[in-house]
Amino acid sequence: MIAIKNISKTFRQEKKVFKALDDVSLEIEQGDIVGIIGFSGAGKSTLIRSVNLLEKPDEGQIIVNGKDLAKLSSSELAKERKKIGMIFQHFNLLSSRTVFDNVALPLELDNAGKAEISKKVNELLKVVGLEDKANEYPKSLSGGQKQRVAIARALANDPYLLLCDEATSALDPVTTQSILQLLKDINQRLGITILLITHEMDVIKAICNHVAVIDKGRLVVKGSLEEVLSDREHPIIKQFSISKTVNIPQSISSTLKREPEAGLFPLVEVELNGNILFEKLLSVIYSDYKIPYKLITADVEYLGKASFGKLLLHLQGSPVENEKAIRYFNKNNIQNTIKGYA
Ligand SMILES: Nc1ncnc2c1ncn2[C@@H]1O[C@H](COP(=O)(O)OP(=O)(O)OP(=O)(O)O)[C@@H](O)[C@H]1O
Repeated sequence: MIAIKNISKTFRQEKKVFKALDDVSLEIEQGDIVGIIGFSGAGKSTLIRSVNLLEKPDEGQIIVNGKDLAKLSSSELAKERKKIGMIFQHFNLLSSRTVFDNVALPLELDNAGKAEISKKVNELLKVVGLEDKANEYPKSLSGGQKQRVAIARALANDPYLLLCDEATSALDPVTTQSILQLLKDINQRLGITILLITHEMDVIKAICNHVAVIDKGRLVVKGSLEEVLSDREHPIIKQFSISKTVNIPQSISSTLKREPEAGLFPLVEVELNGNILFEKLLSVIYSDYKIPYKLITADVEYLGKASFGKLLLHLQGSPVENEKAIRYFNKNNIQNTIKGYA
């Protein structure tokens, strides 16, 4: 149904040249839920954005239902894209529109009539379990509810494929499970094929039947979930198997706030994927940047000279200092997620 054939993509910025995708091929059958897992900077977003040509590969082809997307005229491509829904880590809702109006947007752009829009939007809100939130604005919704709105919006044009770009990365573990169940339900009830990217093996295990592992722009392993998980000796699978979800202690989770507030500090989940040693990371924060922090939990293992695993850091510097630490993580491709403020 979808064939990604030998695609490559190189980014050029000033004098720097970076090959983000290197000869990637993958086939996705109708009805599959395919997960692509990789560490930060591996090329996941570039790959998923290539599928609907939001990112144009330099080489290779994207064949969808027998059509080579790069060969379509812009109007044919726009038509094809309507049938490929997409959801994102940060939901991308319009804050000035109600839940109903956010979901209605693709239908309005398609010049659908008022009655048709109303019928469709109400059906979709039912699918995602938000019938009672139609007139609310995004700011009054939880993260999980916002993602449900985004899913309803992505389904408005009856897509055959749903692309999920780290759709649960900004959500707590319980909400993550409920969103993953919703995606599975959509796959089974509506027959929509799903391609998702994630850096968490738990997400893959929860819903995918096929997996590909991307590392430095190359697909290094691919196969059914069982095949890939049983390849335990493969170094990269080993690394993912030990990066489990870290639990937020009850004493913190009970008072955790979603938005920043004066007097509260960010609780950050940091993932070590071999590109920095645990001790080095802590020393950068405390000794180099002089940012006070509390290490809440750490589940870290050493493989050779590298550290893998996850830690929960409660950064306790000023907002500017804490921001510096986050910038350092991002600059060094160290996956990090703000879980809330405490
Ligand atoms: N527009 C761009 N210009 C220059 N470099 C880019 C661009 N987009 C991505 N890159 C680089 O390509 C590499 C792969 O990026 P990509 O966002 O696809 O990785 P990822 O696996 O999705 O990472 P993350 O999980 O951190 O989002 C990174 O090193 C990134 O810096």
